[in-house]
Amino acid sequence: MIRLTDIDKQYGVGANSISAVDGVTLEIADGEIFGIIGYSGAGKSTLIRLLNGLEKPTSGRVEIGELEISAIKGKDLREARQKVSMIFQHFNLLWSRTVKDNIAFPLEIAGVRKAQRERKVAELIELVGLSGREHAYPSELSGGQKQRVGIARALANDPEVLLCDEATSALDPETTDSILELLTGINERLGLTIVLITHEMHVIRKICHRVAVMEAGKVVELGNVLDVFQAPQAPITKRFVSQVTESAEAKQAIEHIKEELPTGTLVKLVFVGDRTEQPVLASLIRKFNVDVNIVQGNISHTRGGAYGTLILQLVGGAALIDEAIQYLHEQDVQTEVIGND
Ligand SMILES: Nc1ncnc2c1ncn2[C@@H]1O[C@H](COP(=O)(O)OP(=O)(O)OP(=O)(O)O)[C@@H](O)[C@H]1O
Repeated sequence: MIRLTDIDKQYGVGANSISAVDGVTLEIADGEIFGIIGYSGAGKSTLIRLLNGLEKPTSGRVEIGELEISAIKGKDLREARQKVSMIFQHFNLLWSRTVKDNIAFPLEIAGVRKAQRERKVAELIELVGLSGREHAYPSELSGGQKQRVGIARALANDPEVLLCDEATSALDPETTDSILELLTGINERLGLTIVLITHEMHVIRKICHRVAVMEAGKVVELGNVLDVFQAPQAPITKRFVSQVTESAEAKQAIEHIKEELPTGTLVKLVFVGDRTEQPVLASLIRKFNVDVNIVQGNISHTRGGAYGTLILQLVGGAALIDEAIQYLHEQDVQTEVIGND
């Protein structure tokens, strides 16, 4: 269990001081993949650096299991850091060392003997899917392969917690997905706790169990990923969720239908879990004498279940449309009118 209690982190003093983390209390369970999302300057990096003792809180407590990370230093902190390792946006590899020797590096520092080191490195190379590339130098690898080396190196000392600092932000979407799949597999196979920071909701959707949304040093929303997608509360969370659910394509489709068919009511339906599999739309059409145009739809899969949005244009008498919307509510489908004629 990771526990942050009443954390404040200020940089500078007096009038020029900045509150990078402001009153944060949260717990992260063992084996969980926990995401922290926020825009630049929200305090994410500071928060994650507090977890491995690279920063000390101005006040408050950081605990990982039995260890109070915020209270230890020197040799004790160095030892604790073997249990809390980290991967980075720009990989931070040693350019003069091969893949194999990069991965062996933390084992050398920990004083692991050569034969054991080689066994462990071979195991890790296999785990991250880099077999055949052991003798390559970082400059000969793609971004995704470099991050695989970063992950293998971070796992060398069998950590309990892996911190990921914007680990996929420098990668293209396909490579991002392959690295996220690798992290999910490692979480499942090794039971490792993963804490990641990102500004991309796609990353949260794809692999996290829970998410904390940060703004101006504070956690403004915290919850299971599916719940946050279904009913985001804070305005900033709504903006992040719309990154995934309201693509530029969806916005274009809405504008297009408004021009083509200026009458009717535009409604956005949100389906969660089992509801994504029910024939709600078919029964709506059977029951009510309204025309239904499908404007746009998509289903996103989170680790907690599926989440779907569907934008419809309903054309017909106002009273009938009201009844149709009421019917959707009764079917447990979240319904929001987003445009009227
Ligand atoms: N070492 C430092 N000295 C002074 N101010 C700092 C320091 N590190 C961070 N800050 C300030 O603290 C605030 C939070 O920064 P932080 O880097 O934690 O945010 P972030 O959400 O990770 O953003 P980014 O993704 O841009 O790094 C910012 O206002 C930043 O300028």
